[in-house]
Amino acid sequence: MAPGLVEPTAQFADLHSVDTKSPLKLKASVNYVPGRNFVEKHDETYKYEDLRPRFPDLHWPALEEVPYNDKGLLGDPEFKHLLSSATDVFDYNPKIGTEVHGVDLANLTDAQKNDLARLVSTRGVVFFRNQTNFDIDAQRELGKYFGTLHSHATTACPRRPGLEDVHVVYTGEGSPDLRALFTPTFLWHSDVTYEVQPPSYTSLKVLTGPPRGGGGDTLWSSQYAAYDQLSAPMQKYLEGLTAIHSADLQAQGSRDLGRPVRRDPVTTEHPLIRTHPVTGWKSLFFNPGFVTKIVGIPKTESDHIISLLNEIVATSPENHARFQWNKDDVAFWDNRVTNHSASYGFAPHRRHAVRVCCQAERPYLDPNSKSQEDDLSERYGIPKANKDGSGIVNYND
Ligand SMILES: O=C(O)CCC(=O)C(=O)O
Ligand SMILES: [Fe+2]
Repeated sequence: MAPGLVEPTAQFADLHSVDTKSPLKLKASVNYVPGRNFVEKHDETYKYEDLRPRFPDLHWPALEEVPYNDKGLLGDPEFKHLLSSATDVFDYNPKIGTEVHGVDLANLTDAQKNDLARLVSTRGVVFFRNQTNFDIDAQRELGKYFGTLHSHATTACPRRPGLEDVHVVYTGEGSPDLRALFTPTFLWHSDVTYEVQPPSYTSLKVLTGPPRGGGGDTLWSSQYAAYDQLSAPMQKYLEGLTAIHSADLQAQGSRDLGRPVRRDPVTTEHPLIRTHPVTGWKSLFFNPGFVTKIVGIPKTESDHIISLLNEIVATSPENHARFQWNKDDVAFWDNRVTNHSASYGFAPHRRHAVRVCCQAERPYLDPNSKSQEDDLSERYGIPKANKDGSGIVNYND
């Protein structure tokens, strides 16, 4: 037991269960202390020693533009190949997040992979539980089916050589609590959007994590929904704007920690509203982590737009999906149309995850594309949100 942690006591647990033989006498049957979980003993021989983080002192040339053909375009509109073997499928809410049971990500046909891409494009993030066959080699193979894998310039890669295109998330013994470094709003981000071809399909597998209820959930925020949340004049205004995404802060953060920067940091201008090539939907393309400036407008206005978009991304629960991990669970997200945020406060548990993603198309805006709400309302008659408040007749506190 780590110093400072309280072992759940029978005395405390007594309060929570009743002896059926003598109903008035309380008896311990569970060890429960609210908010306190046993700390697992760290084995000397950790199962994923080869996937622990390292920061190799390498230097790579600038990324070159690569061809990208979105496999989601080949997917079935009803995902019938992928879902043919599913035992359960359910959405987290209307805007984002779907959980699929009964599918083994390590054994998909090409038709199922295409459907997976289409489902992830449509739902923003899709969760698969207990993917024990889906090891790091299978994870990379599936990633490569979707496109050229992206290698991160600063974050950790696994100790095992040859996996430099895998990003390692690791919090363990002696790790600082990242709340000391990041504000909760800044924790929201999409990955490496400063690249000319920011990633699309991204998988994250948790290898080791806190026990159930021990924290370390991840949240995703839909940028399709963020776009739909804006008023029509604001949508029009933002459609004419571009934003600067910069890797400078991330690179400086690594240098400050004495870590290598493996590729020179880049700064790229991207449209603030983009069109998704598979769904054809417009989405916000904003990143609280890397957007430094909106181009061509006064600084005060740029700062306020950034602040408004930060608020929309981070504080609109109806646009969020929150995932409580068990080990071997996998989240697949479309990094083009979602932001995500880790959550902290799970110390002193070890949490270890590996991420693989591929480079996608250069972001573009097709002014004739539709929003998610417009398209779903036209196709299925799903009512659109009333954004001006005129429909409010009553609300409860
Ligand atoms: O650790 C998490 O929950 C998310 C980490 C993350 O942002 C990433 O791997 O891209
Ligand atoms: Fe991330």
